[in-house]
Amino acid sequence: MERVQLSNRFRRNAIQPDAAQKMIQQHIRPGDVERVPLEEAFGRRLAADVFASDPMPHFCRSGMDGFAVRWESTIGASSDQPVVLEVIESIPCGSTPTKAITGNTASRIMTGAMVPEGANAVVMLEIAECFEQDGKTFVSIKKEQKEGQNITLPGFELAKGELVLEKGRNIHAGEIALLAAFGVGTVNVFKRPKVAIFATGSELLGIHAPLEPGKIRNSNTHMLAALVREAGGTPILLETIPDDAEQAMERITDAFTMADCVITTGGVSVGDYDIMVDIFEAWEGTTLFNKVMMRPGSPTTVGVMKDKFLFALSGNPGACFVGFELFVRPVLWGMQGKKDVLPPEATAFLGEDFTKVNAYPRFVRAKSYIEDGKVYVKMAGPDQSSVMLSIKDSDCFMVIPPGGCGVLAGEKVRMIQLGVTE
Ligand SMILES: Nc1nc2c(c(=O)[nH]1)N[C@H]1C(S)=C(S)[C@@H](COP(=O)(O)OP(=O)(O)OC[C@H]3O[C@@H](n4cnc5c(N)ncnc54)[C@H](O)[C@@H]3O)O[C@H]1N2
Ligand code: MOO
Ligand SMILES: [Mg+2]
Repeated sequence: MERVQLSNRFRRNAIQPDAAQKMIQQHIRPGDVERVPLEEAFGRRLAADVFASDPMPHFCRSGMDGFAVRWESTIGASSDQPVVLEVIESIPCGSTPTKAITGNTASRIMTGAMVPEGANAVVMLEIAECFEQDGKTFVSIKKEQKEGQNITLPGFELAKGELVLEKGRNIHAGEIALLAAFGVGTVNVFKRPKVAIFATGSELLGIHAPLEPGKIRNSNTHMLAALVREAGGTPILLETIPDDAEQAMERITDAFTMADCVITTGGVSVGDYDIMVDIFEAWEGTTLFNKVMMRPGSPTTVGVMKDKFLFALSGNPGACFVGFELFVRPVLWGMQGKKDVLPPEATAFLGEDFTKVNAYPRFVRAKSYIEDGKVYVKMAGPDQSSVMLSIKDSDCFMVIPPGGCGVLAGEKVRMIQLGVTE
């Protein structure tokens, strides 16, 4: 395979990060669908809207243990002048009442049980007193009740036919509760995108290998695998590719046959051994961009081949992480039907000066915190793209605009949230 002339490696057309994200979004296709039992649906994304098959609740329900009454019959009730009603039935949870309530009757009822016809309030046990007289049971009520007190009307939460959960929604505990309540025992979800991950670089050792001078262990593959999982995908960890363009081409082509997208890390800049540059020159896919106006990760390169993405992320761990969050995660989310594929953004106050001058916008690994009701962000550690430690301590990127002399403490900055699972 012919290698790209070293002088040509610099000829790249840098685009803005949001333009790069838009280009990517145009190629996202929702993935295939599968059916899984509810017990396995946690962390998957719904492949279809779910509508209420019944009103929720589907019957008039007592919210307390007490007595079902007509509220009108308690008008004027007080400790001095309690209202006395005859108890005509006892209604446990799960049973159907058989007797309607009238102006001078009540039914004993338990929390969650069906309210009998005619009743429009439930008096709590604590403010009612029962007694027997002439073989009959009576209840004495010492307080006036309000209409509808301690009663949940049918459809209070959802009317029949109403949208319960929308397509693309991540299934967590709350969603599982609703699916179970509506009897959805098998759920249509998007298949997890299969993501092949390669590291490139002859300096990389396996994680079990002892360190050698000039060599480091391959950490990016494992970090990317975790990020893929977090974004709902299934990582396929492949063996590291040495700095050999021929071999890389073969291995990447092969990976496309087993995966829905491919991520590589390293070898994407202008160096002599940066073989990914050669791959994008020679491959049959379309290269969307090969330089982004951002730090870290400016040499990030992304292309598509037959609707499958090839993400060539930087080798520097910090840049690799940023590249995943800005460009890979949206694709994995989109393939699983998520509506808003870009990570959510907000503005926050800068907690300390950031005075490094930037030619490009800088996506700084940062930690957010709240002080006096305001959201602040601070660097999570040194911001060189080779620094790994700050990745674990960041919950957002603070975006420092280019130019000027940085941003001062107290000024507002864009903040991109990480670790979002909605
Ligand atoms: N003359 C220039 N040099 C560099 C430029 C430039 O514009 N002109 N860009 C810099 C920028 S910005 C970045 S980012 C890096 C990108 O480097 P590559 O993507 O080509 O990555 P490598 O050269 O393969 O490695 C860089 C660095 O990262 C370490 N690395 C690589 N893979 C892994 C891995 N799997 N796990 C952990 N660490 C990894 C590697 O050992 C290097 O230290 O280029 C700058 N240079
Ligand atoms: O684009 Mo790089 O990640 O700043 O060193
Ligand atoms: Mg390099």
